[in-house]
Amino acid sequence: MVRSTRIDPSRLAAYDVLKAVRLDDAYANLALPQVLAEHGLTGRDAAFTTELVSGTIRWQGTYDAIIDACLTKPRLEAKVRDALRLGVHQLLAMRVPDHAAISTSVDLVRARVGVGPTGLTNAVLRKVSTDDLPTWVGRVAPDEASDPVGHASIARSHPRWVVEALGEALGVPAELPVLLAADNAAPRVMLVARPGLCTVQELVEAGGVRGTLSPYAVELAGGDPSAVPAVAQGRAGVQDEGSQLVATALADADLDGRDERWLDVCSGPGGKAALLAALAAQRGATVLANERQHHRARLVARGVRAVPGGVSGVVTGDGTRPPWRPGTFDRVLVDAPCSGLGALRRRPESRWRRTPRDVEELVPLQRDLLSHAIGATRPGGVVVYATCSPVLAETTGVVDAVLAARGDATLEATRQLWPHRDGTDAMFIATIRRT
Ligand SMILES: C[S@@+](CC[C@H](N)C(=O)[O-])C[C@H]1O[C@@H](n2cnc3c(N)ncnc32)[C@H](O)[C@@H]1O
Repeated sequence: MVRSTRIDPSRLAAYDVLKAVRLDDAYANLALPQVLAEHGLTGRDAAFTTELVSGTIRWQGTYDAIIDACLTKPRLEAKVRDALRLGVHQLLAMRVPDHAAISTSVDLVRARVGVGPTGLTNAVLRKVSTDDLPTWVGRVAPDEASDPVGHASIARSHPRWVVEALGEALGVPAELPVLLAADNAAPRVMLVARPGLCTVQELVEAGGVRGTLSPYAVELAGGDPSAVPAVAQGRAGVQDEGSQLVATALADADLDGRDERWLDVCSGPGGKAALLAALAAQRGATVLANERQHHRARLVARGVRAVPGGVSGVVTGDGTRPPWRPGTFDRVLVDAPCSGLGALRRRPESRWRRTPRDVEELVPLQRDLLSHAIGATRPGGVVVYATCSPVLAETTGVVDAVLAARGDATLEATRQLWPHRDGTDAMFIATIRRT
């Protein structure tokens, strides 16, 4: 008799997202909504899949070490590993009964890979289910005293080089495990009330709680942000409080003389441009939003639609070959392309995708963009250089090198935000004055 098994669609969907991340370089947060729709998943089922995908990708490093410890042969097909990772997350981090986690994983492998590896899947997951996560970590992670980086890498699921780079930037070894743990937690949903268009009070009345760092921030306790009318109308948006502070650092910097022309050099997809435009409109200034990639410039144009009075234009251009004349602008933002290692909470796969080489390749571009931004600023004007990475080569390394090379600008302030201290992405913000 042939046994027909109905495969659980939530787990199939999670598997399909992992496959898209592995094979197509997809971003999990972008692939998820599409796959959920394809499988007709909503409500609790969609929430289950979302947690399964995000948690599995975040904890992949730890889970792989555990899976490897349970294998009798070292080689494992990537698609079987994906199914095992999903099974391990259910066993060690979700409240799924062992028998359900194991049997659904075996069904998944049978449906998506074939009968061959079902026995192995069953055996590995049974072994994993015999202990809890702390016990497994104690068994598979290097000794903390003799190899603290190696231990943190396995225990907190970050590549070794990322642990080293974050540790160097943080500079407080005792805090590093707390930072790495914060990277593994889902970020809070933070809204921005765009001044002049929406008040913080309106968002509080819609069920939010005032943020503590940005005067425009409101944390949404739950629910779909796009269901908040002000968000749907573009008067408010979803924006990390750290990103809001980047925009306010530029807008609030002291300035003598003219304050009319603002520039956002790297504006796509446009979250900071929209806040800057709202702030500019309140004082009769306008923002020129520039972005190298045309499709991202179109997103900026859509994002600033609600604040037409604060925008002088949205253009597609290369900030290192600027179409504007030197000394044109009063306030300039360079929100530079970066490794994104400060936003690991919201981009679970990026820690596994990024390499030290990416940082090496980004630094010359970051320097070039900052140097041209200083050139675009009038004497006495202000430049904010920001990254959603705390990696020193991308932050103070870039700023110090550019200021030393140019000799016509001074550093006024730097601020490094941290998820575990500030509840924000690890944004770096440098405020620079053109002399
Ligand atoms: C960190 S993102 C900016 C995020 C944006 N400020 C926001 O708040 O939505 C960096 C952007 O810089 C753009 N970029 C990369 N190289 C550039 C260049 N040479 N000139 C202008 N933009 C560039 C990327 O396409 C990317 O959209």
